[in-house]
Amino acid sequence: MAHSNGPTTQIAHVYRGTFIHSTHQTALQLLEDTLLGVDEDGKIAFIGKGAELDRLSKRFGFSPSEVTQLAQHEFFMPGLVDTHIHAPQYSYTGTALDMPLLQWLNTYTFPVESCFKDLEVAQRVYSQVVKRTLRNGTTTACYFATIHTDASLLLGKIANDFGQRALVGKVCMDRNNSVKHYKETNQESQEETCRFIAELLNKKYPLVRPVVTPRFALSCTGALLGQLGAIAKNNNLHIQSHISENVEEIKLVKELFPESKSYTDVYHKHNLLTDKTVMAHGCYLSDEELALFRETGASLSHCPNSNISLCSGMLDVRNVLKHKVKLGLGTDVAGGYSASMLDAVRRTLDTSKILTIQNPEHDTLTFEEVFRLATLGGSQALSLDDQTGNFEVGKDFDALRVNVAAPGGPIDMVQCEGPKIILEKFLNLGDDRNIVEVFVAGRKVVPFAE
Ligand SMILES: Nc1nc2[nH]cnc2c(=O)[nH]1
Ligand SMILES: [Zn+2]
Repeated sequence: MAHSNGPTTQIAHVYRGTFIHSTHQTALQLLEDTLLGVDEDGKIAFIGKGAELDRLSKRFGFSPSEVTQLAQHEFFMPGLVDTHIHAPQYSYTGTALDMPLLQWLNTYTFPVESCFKDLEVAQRVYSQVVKRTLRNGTTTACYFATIHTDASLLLGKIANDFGQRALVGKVCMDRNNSVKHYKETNQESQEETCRFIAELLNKKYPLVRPVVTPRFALSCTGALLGQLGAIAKNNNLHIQSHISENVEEIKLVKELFPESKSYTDVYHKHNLLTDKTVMAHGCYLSDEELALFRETGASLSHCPNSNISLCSGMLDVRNVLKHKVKLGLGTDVAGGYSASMLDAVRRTLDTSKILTIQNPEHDTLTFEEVFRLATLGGSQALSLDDQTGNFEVGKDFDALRVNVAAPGGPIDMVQCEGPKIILEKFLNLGDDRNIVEVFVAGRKVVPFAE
């Protein structure tokens, strides 16, 4: 199955062993004794069978002695895609989970985020969150920063320095009745968004892009939502926000935007639903709203830890998939208390099982399907699936080298198991001790460079 178009660049690395990934057709494809070559641009140059080593080495000009062979309990999987995470909130992750969303925002989130005007605070916390997520296998992260432009630019720099693929959003909010010092004027929000976009693009970081980020409908005037929709359109940019997370929030959105048919319609009216939009949560979206997501190509980020931790609700992922709406998983730190996408996988399965307990007719998600959501699904949700999400020739090599039997790790291998069982064990029991190397666009980013 090697592909026959010629190599345009030199092969930099060749790996041999088990590769596990998802495709559009199948949630789990197991490629045993497989050879994968990465070129000097970090792209996958070929994928072939181990038995084809001689032919491939001649065809692509590498020496069989340079091939890196995986050990018995090791495999490669695509890097994890966190489609929704708040970088500044990492500073209080694991705490402050005793209130529902709107009270939680006013009591904890806004006061903490307002401190990120201070670039030293931003430098410290943003380095921590990028390192922690990378170590846990997040090769792509879609970040909310704060309203502060320079600190948001710093987050982009830190992601670039550590080699993480990232969408970074300067948060926009020109409405905040509770914490009055944490908001912008309409003009500031627009001007600073334009400055953020221009300055971040100007850095030419290869893997870091700006994302237009209205916090959510309750934090923005209709005027600002419309202006942000126009800015995204004029610059062909990604958009991220929150939608339909909590019942009280939905009620207030109805009151604030009485002319709109639904929460989804509020964003749609302001040109914020595009095929580069990702909306977090969506627990209470109607079938009609999901149809609008499908029509516009907008996607959802499922954040199950946060949904449970803030007692927000439960997203019926099966119903979203039935509507053919693109969907990825998000940690939603710090509403979600874990920065690890493995936790998001587990909470996604838990939520699906709770829905089955409540309704035995519910078609429970399988671990294979959730594996796909955490990798390929996330890349689709962020419209980055032409670059990442699985192992296909021409895509960037974003990958985790996993050792389920890592010494001192959390998993005991009692007997020799096949790759499917090994993956299942890793997803349910594994942690960063099992993630021995992380690659983004072919570059080894974990362990960290000295
Ligand atoms: N979970 C969550 N929901 C939000 N809605 C608006 N802002 C936020 C936030 O920071 N976290
Ligand atoms: Zn969020």
